[in-house]
Amino acid sequence: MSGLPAETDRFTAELDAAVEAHMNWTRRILRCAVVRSTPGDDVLDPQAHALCHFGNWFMANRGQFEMLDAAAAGRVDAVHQAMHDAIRSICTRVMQGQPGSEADLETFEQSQGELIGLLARFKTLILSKAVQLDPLTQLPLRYGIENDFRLYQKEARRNRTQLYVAIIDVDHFKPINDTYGHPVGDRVLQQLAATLKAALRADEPLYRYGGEEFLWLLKCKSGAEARQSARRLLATVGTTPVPIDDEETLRLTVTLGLALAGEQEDLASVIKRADLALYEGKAAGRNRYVIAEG
Ligand SMILES: Nc1nc2c(ncn2[C@@H]2O[C@H](COP(=O)(O)OP(=O)(O)OP(=O)(O)O)[C@@H](O)[C@H]2O)c(=O)[nH]1
Repeated sequence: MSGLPAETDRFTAELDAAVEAHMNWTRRILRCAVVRSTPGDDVLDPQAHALCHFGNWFMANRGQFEMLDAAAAGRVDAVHQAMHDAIRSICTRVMQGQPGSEADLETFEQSQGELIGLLARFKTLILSKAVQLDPLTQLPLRYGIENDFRLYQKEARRNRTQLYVAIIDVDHFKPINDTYGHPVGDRVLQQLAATLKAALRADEPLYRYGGEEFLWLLKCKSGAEARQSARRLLATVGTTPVPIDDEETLRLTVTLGLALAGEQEDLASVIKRADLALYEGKAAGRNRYVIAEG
């Protein structure tokens, strides 16, 4: 174990394995070209880039790559396909008894070099992002919000869906610290983070935004769906007891301030509106959600 979250360990191990599989594939093709044996359907298929082990794995995880760097993820796709196209052309010619073209060989070598470089950069990004996780709750800290928000905003524009920014603030948290002590307060925050994370969909990121504040990017189709999600979250928090020790449990409530992100609005402006809605919810008695006026 690296000490990093298990999810990061799994992802980087899979990334290494996928790169290794591609290198083995390259060796196999080289061998076929030298001894002029048939490289197999998986190489000659025009969709080979989507059928190989790496291509399959990349497509299944493309969302994660895009979250890290959308432009570089698109480039991985393009150079990987260029690599496969070049090798298919080389193999086809060799099997017809002709020498492969130098231009194809150059494309293949350049694409492979760029692909390996891109993947190494992604690995660095994944590891540095893991270091940006809050050690208490294991939730991402605020560094990545800007990038994720822009991606989701673009996706909402493309799909004609909606993106809400929600700030979730624990109600009356100070008395918990004052009554039970800071370490218990820490454990309560930890448990709450796990409850919130479990209640949200996997593609709705949740960040530890501040001390006892969380930020949630909520993707939905309508205002009605956003209200339903907010109500569900309040109900989950309200009905999940938080153990303090062997005998005592607490019931927590949270208040949510939500704002619908405008198509071109920047994150700071949406957060400001969500924050105002949150204060409104606190003033109105807490344990509720308020959606900012458009
Ligand atoms: N244990 C613990 N406490 C924290 C942490 N971060 C912030 N806090 C505490 O969270 C409390 C926030 O208090 P307030 O802002 O007054 O809010 P509140 O008591 O939750 O009241 P309302 O938000 O108005 O409902 C403060 O006592 C902070 O010390 C943390 O990481 N661990």
